[in-house]
Amino acid sequence: MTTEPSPRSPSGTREPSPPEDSTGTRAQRSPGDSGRLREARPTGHSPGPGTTPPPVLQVAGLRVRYGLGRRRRTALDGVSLDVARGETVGVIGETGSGKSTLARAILGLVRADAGTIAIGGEDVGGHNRRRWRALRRRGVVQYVFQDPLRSLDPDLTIEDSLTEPLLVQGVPRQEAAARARTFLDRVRLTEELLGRLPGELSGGQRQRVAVARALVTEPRLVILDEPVSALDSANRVQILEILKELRSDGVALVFISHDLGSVAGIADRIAVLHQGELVETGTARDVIQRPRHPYTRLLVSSAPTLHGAPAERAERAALRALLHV
Ligand SMILES: Nc1ncnc2c1ncn2[C@@H]1O[C@H](COP(=O)(O)OP(=O)(O)OP(=O)(O)O)[C@@H](O)[C@H]1O
Repeated sequence: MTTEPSPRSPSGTREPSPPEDSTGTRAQRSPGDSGRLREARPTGHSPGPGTTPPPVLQVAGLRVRYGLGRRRRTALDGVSLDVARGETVGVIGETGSGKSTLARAILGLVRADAGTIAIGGEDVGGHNRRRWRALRRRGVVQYVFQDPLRSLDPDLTIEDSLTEPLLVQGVPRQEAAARARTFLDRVRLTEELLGRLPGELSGGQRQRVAVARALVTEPRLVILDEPVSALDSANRVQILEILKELRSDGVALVFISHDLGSVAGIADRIAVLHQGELVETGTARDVIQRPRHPYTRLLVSSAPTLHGAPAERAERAALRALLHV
């Protein structure tokens, strides 16, 4: 995935870059330039009394293409996914399957060619940078990337990284500082780190701070793109445990990973991406115990920790042949 750093926002937190257009170059959209996404779905409906609230995240028929002419390639095609309040959905797939593109599209960092994305019932497909910032300020959606330095401003102390999103929301300084300490404790870090810069922490500590920063505003939705992939196994296990504890607060998580083993223990549902298409979605139990698509069967059979013994080499070879991989 692309790992370019993002410019610093006026609030001092890292601000994701503006969306890319279909050629892969950065594009600024005017407020009126909603493209095809806005046309496809009415926006901003609040549920009436007695009606079920909409899913926190609704992705429907999403298509993202990169490049132009002969270099044009489809990264996502017809992807539809709903995530309910408090639900954790794991999105798995091998390298190049489109996982990061999905994360970037949901966060408004890449422009969709077709389809709709709604967060908390609000169509965000046509949002420009300013409206995205407003959405984050309202504490609706947050993110954690594989490299915590993409989520944290290297020039801000840990305390400032944790308090800034709260101060921007108008939380009084003293309360913000108290909440920062609470979240630091919840990600199992000590207060002595508050005065340090991200560069003065270990990779595992940095990722915990990134998780705390994403959750400190108690958002409705957090997108986690390979949050544990760069960590050693001890840190990986601890961050997964922390996420499991924190999700009980009702936050919806989209947990993106190439590793079924990482996702299996935390996800309520699992969605499987293969060559830009969602080939299977189901409860974590069903996907792992009764995988239907050959690609899912290959993923499950290649993850020995899920079922005791690794599948026979011959079975995996047969599945690969079926998938032409
Ligand atoms: N900015 C870009 N310009 C052109 N093609 C891109 C761009 N970003 C991604 N792609 C292509 O889109 C496809 C999906 O990429 P994406 O990064 O979403 O995959 P991924 O599943 O996240 O892979 P990984 O696990 O390696 O990060 C790949 O074929 C990739 O080469």
